[in-house]
Amino acid sequence: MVQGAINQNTKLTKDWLQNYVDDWVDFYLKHTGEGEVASYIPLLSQAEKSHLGISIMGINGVTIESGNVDIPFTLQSISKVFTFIVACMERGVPYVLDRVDVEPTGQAFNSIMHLEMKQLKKPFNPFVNAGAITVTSLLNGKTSDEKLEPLFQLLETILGYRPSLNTDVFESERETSMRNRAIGYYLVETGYLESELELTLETYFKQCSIEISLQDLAHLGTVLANDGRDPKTEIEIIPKQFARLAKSLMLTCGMYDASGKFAAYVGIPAKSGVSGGIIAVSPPRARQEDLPFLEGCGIGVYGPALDKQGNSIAGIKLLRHIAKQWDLSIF
Ligand SMILES: NC(=O)CC[C@H](N)C(=O)O
Repeated sequence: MVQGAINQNTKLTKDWLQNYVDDWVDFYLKHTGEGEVASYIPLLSQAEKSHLGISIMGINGVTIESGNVDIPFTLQSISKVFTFIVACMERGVPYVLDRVDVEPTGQAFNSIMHLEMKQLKKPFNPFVNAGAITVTSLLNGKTSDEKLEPLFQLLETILGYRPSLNTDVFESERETSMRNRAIGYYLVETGYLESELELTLETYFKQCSIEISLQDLAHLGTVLANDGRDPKTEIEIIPKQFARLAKSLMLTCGMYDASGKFAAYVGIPAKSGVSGGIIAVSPPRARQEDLPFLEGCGIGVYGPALDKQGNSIAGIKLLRHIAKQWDLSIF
């Protein structure tokens, strides 16, 4: 029997939350069969399609985990949130937003068509590939490692360890990513790339290949939920203005051409990656009733079977269910 809705008799103990999440991970597991793992980056196709896991970390430190929680995976597009933040920290918001807009595209994450059809030089937003590659070109440094050092430092400050690069995934993408090369050449023509194309693409493929865990995603989410401050120490790690900007872009553009549906049905900022990860952020919310994680939380989901938009198919359903039952929506 799976746990039902919360009512006034529900005691929101850690055990109750754990049982609740366990039940619904089990329930949504079957939906992994409806998706496909990404194969355009050959190494990602080795992921196990039936995996599904979730980690929820409260700003108060309570953590609930369930399902396949021990499988490392690469950040892929989730990295775009953090390179955007680093670029804002290095260059300032006006400089970055002069080169990349903040509008949703309604197109696939790797679309080239919309750039040309709209006759726009400036990419739509930092979370589609064209915008993310532009942002990566803005990072300071003469080599890809130099460019990514501040990103690694930011991740290390939050996570307490330095994540490593999955070099096999990096090489697999570098050898096959013709579409990103095409986007890159287009951006060279429009004059929006600030570093040389090969260097920019190498940096972009590396940032996508940073390997993390589900717990790491939830942990990163707590800092965004807490407006950039470490929930334990309250020390500012990301300036509030940048954390807020990143969250607004996650809400409007984070799930690609499914962002509207995600905002309508789940209602919290989130960002997905083609490895099957999703980072979601539930900011502190004011409600009369006793509800789980009212003080805010970060959520990591992993489920490599993807839907047509490239988002974890079972992961979205699980998030949608939990967000509805726990009233996480920010609206
Ligand atoms: N949606 C994604 O996660 C895409 C990231 C991937 N590295 C790419 O550029 O195609």
